[in-house]
Amino acid sequence: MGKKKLLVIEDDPGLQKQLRWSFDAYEVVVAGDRETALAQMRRHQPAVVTMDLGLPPDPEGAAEGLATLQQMLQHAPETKVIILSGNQERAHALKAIAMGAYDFHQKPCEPEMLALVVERAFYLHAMQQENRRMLQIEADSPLAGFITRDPGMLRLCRSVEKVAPSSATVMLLGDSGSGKELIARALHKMSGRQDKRFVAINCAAIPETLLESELFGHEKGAFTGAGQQTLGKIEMANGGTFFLDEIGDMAMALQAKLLRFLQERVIERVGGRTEIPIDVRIVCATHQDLRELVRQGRFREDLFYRLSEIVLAIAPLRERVGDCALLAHYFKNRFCAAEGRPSMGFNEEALLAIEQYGWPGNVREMENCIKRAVIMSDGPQIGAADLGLPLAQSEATLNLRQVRDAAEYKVMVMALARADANIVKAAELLGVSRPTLYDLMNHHGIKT
Ligand SMILES: Nc1ncnc2c1ncn2[C@@H]1O[C@H](COP(=O)(O)OP(=O)(O)OP(=O)(O)O)[C@@H](O)[C@H]1O
Repeated sequence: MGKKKLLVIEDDPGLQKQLRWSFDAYEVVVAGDRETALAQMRRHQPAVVTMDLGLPPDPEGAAEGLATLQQMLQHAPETKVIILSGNQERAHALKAIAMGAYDFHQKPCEPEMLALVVERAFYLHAMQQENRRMLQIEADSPLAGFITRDPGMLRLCRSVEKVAPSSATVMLLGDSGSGKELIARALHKMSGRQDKRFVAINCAAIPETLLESELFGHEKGAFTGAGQQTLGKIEMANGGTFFLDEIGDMAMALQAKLLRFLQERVIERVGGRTEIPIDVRIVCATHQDLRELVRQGRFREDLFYRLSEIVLAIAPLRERVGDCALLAHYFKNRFCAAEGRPSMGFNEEALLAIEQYGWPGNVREMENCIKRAVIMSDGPQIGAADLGLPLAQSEATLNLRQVRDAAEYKVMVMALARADANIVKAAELLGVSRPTLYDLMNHHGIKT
């Protein structure tokens, strides 16, 4: 990544040179008057500016400097402007602070002290940008808490919005950790049932012998150990949504009972005689190929059709364009905030590793991986080693020539995701100018 840009507004060529020299850690751009300063601001969009208020045609006063400051902050209010002022100009400096300048520093400058002030200004700016981006990602998320910019997943989110208010039974297909329960909860929240309960059960986690009474409940004395009447999960979800996870693991005998419930919408508690009417919306999920289980005689065909009125397939994380970097940023910000850590960043190597890793455990694996890295990493930068991921191959795997259009599209979406929709950054990553990136985005119909 290139050096951070620092704009130095100073009309004295000697001081310009001195400041340029003492800030060699940054890419220093200079301006000696208002017009140049505003042009440099537009062109380079520096996060931090140092500024002498005595600019021509008023080098002894502060009127021109203050007017420049006002225009700069109008154009880019988040810029951190540090006023460099002489001893006699304290009142002007205070006025500048009142107008929105970040800090002031007395001339003649003490290079070490000034370097610290500038460094802190960059840090604060980056933190504020990061916070803004996080809020933006959340605000942009198509379903509450479901972060994606992949075109296929965005289509899926629109389907969820359409299906949620209906009473249709929904089957969610997707690998472990890909977000099936999150989608099931979104279906519940966006239905007319959101005031009632969302109850989930994992058919693979409960022994076959206990699952029936977990689902339907039991009467006192129904079996040994049934000391009191207990409601089943389906009954608890009455009026709300019932989520059956890992439905492919349900035993055949129980499948028949579930089918009966779906047909008649009444339950009988184990050991009971009364039929209890239940109004519940069913959402089920599996990572297995249910058609194949039907072919093998391990899943009832009639139940399969009952459950799959609407089928929504959730893509594995590795197939979602740009989502790996997007989710990594999202989780990093969330865990930094939760752990009370100052904001952190990924270095280049870490981002490449995140993009190239296969994520067999999907979003859950990423969530855990980033959480661990945020806790374990020592500095503000997270590296590939902190993530415990294998080092990535070079980026040459994105072969532009062979599948030019498809690759262009994919790379652009990835860059936009990695840069968090910041066009300047994305253009930098792609090595094209901003107007070129806009043209390409237009061409491919990509919106930020
Ligand atoms: N797109 C997403 N944006 C933000 N968080 C997500 C997203 N997808 C999944 N998660 C988070 O990842 C974790 C795993 O998701 P979830 O439990 O919904 O997956 P699942 O497919 O139901 O997993 P399993 O099949 O193992 O039960 C959860 O903490 C969830 O909040």
